[in-house]
Amino acid sequence: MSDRSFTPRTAAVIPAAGRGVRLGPGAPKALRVLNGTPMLVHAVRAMAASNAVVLVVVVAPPEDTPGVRNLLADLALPDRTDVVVVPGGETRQESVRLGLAAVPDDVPIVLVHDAARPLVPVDTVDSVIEAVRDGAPAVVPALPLADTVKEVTPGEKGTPEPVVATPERARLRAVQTPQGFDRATLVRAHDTVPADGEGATDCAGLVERLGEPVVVVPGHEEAFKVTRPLDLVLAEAVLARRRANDGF
Ligand SMILES: Nc1ccn([C@@H]2O[C@H](COP(=O)(O)OP(=O)(O)OP(=O)(O)O)[C@@H](O)[C@H]2O)c(=O)n1
Ligand SMILES: C[C@](O)(CO)[C@H](O)COP(=O)(O)O
Repeated sequence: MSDRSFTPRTAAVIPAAGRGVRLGPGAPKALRVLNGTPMLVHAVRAMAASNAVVLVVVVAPPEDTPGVRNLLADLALPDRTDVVVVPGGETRQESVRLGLAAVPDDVPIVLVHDAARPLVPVDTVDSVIEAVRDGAPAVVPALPLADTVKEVTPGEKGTPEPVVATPERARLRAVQTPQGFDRATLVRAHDTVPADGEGATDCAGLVERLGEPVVVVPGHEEAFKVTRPLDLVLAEAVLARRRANDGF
């Protein structure tokens, strides 16, 4: 049985250098506000809420890096948690690799968490960390799907696309972040897999390409990714419900 009270030192890398094209025109997505506070600040607080997190590495849009440093300089966080800000790259994979380079070798566990998932509850963060601590080299939080999924042959936009297959829904999971890793395994994945990720859209996909095991733990509905305009409406509603529940 594992010692539930032991919290290994954990770093959280937050890729936040995306433009937010699918959200529409405006500031880079991580700097758009939810209840008056930038999404990135919500995401940093969500990581720092875990007792295990001693370092948060924010990967900022390169041109906004000084502004992001200023934004986070006065943020009230637990004393145990340091924040550093580094400039990001052209792709999410490149941004994560740049953030990972700022994590000291003596930190055994690394989380990678999208700034675009600002509302993940701390219990989800802790359950990912615990699964890595208990021996899994790579851990992803995920939820079962509500929709049926079809594999298609992609065609021209607006033209009907032939269906190739219908994967068995009960075996599918929609993957969220934070994803948790044994640091050395994640570094090896980023050093080994080519820069295009060979089609991987998350860090766990890179680890899979190494042939290392990846396991799923339960995700949370509130860890959804703010991707399109309607997601902003949902995020504001979640925050309003939290404020009401907290009695504010
Ligand atoms: N070059 C990039 C691209 C993405 N990200 C980050 O990766 C996370 C997930 O990416 P996504 O939700 O796709 O964000 P964007 O790339 O900003 O969105 P879009 O694809 O709509 O432009 C986000 O926190 C985003 O800031 C990053 O750090 N560097
Ligand atoms: C990492 C991720 O959030 C897991 O679902 C997702 O793959 C990111 O995809 P995006 O296209 O970069 O938003």
